[in-house]
Amino acid sequence: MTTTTLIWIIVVVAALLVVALVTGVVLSRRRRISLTEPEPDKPAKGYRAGGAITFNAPTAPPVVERPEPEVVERPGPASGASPAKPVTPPEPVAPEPVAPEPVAPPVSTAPPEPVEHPVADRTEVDGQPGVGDDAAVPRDSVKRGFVEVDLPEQASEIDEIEPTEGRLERLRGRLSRSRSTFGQGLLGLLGAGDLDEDSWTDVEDTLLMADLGAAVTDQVVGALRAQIAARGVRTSDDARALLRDVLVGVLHPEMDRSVHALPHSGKPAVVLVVGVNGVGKTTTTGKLARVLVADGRTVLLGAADTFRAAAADQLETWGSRVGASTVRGAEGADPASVAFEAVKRGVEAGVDTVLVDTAGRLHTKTGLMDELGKVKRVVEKQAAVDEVLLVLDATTGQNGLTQARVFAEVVDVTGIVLTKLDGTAKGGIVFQVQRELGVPVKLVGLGEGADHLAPFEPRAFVDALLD
Ligand SMILES: Nc1nc2c(ncn2[C@@H]2O[C@H](COP(=O)(O)OP(=O)(O)OP(=O)(O)O)[C@@H](O)[C@H]2O)c(=O)[nH]1
Repeated sequence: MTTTTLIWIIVVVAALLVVALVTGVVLSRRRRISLTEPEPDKPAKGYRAGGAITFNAPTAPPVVERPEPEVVERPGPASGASPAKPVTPPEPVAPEPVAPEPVAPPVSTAPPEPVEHPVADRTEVDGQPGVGDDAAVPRDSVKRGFVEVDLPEQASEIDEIEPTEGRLERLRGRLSRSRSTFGQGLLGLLGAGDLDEDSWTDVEDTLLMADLGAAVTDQVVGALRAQIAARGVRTSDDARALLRDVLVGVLHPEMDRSVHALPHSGKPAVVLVVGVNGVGKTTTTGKLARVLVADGRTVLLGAADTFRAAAADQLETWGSRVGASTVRGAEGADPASVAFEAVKRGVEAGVDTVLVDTAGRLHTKTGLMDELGKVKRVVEKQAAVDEVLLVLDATTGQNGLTQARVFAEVVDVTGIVLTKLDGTAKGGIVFQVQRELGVPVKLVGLGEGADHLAPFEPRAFVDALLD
C-alpha cells in the first residue's frame, strides 16, 4: 500500500467520523425537543358547554312564543327605545320575474341624484346610526340582473374540519375574556346576606352595566328579591346557585336551539343568513357550511350579498375550502335572483342544505323589507325557507338591539347568531335580544377562526359569566 493510498483512507475515515458526529448531535437535539413536557393545561375557565351544533329538519312551522311586551318605566339606556311594532306585512306586489332579469341599460356617467329618505321612513330617528347608514349607494337605487358566472372548479385542497363534537371544549376560555366583574360583583353583593335598598340599587346598576337592559334587569331583580329570603341565602355558594338559576331561567333553556338545516320532503333545507354589514354574516355562513360538511352533509352556498364583490369572493373561498359550490352574481346584481338561482341549483343537484348569505346595507326599512321580502318570496318558489338566522355583533350593544327590531319586523327571524362574543366584556345583549324578539340565540361566534362557531347553551353561558 502506497503512502498516497494510506492518506486517502485516513481522509475518508475522518470524513465519515465527522458526518456521524454531526448526525448524532442533530438527532439528540431533536429528541430533546420532542421530549419537552407539554405545558399542563391551565384550569379551564369560561364557556364549557361540550355539545355539538345540532341540526334538525322542521316537522312543523316553528312556533315562537313572544313575551308579552312590558311597559318599562325605568329611565335607562333601553327605556328610550321604542317597543317592537307589530310586523307589517309587505305590500302585495305583482309576481316578480324569477328568471334572469335584463341587465339595466348603461347608466350615464353623471353623478346619480341623491335618493330621498324621509325621516319617518328611516330605521332610527333618535340619533343612533340606522341600518346601513354607512352605505354609499342605497341598494334600492339601481338594480342589475343576475349574471351567470362559472362555478369554481372542484377545490384542489379540501380543508380538514375539526369535529363538531366537543368543539366547545376546545374553545373554552375564549368567553372568559368576555367575562367582566359582572359575576364577582353580583356575588359579592348577594352573598352579604340581608340587602338594603342601596345594595339592590347596586345590583341593578351592575346588571344594567352588563347590557342586560332595563326590562331584563327588572325581571332578574324581581326574581332575586323574591327568592333570596325564601331560599335563605347565607353563603356565597347559596348566592351563586340562586343567581345562576335566575339568569338561566330568563334565558329560557327550554327553547329549541337546533338549526333547521336538514333536508326534508325531498328538497334541501334553505337557510337565509341576514343582518347588517360587517356583523359577520359571510363568516358565519362559511363556518356553518364547515359544520354541516363535517357532519357529512352536502352544501351549496348562495352569495346574495351582491353589494360588495369581495363578500362573494370571501364566501366562495369558504366554500372551496370545504368542497361546497357557490352561486354568485355580479356586483350590484339583484340579490333575489342570486338567491333564487342558488336554491334552484341546490334542488337540481340534490344537496342537503342551501345557505344564502344576504346583504344588509339598506337605508330605509322599506328598502330592507322590499329586498329581504323579495328574497324570501322568490326562494319559496323553489323550496321552503326553513331558517332565517339573524346575525348580530355582540360588541355593538344597543345598536345591535335596534337592528334586531328592524329585521324582526321585516322577516320572520327564527334564530339569532351572536358573533364576536370573544371581543366584548358584556354578554348581556344575549338576554335582551332574546327577550325582545322571543327568538332563541342558536349559535355564537367566539373568534375569527374557521371553526370558532359554537352552539349557544344557556347554562354554560351563565357559568362563564359567573366564573
Ligand atoms: N373576533 C371575532 N371576529 C369575527 C367573528 N365573526 C366574524 N368576525 C369578523 O368580523 C369581520 C366581518 O365579518 P364578515 O363575515 O365579512 O361580515 P359581513 O356581515 O358578511 O359583512 P359584509 O359582507 O360587509 O356585509 C371579519 O373580519 C370577521 O373575521 C367572531 O365571532 N369573533
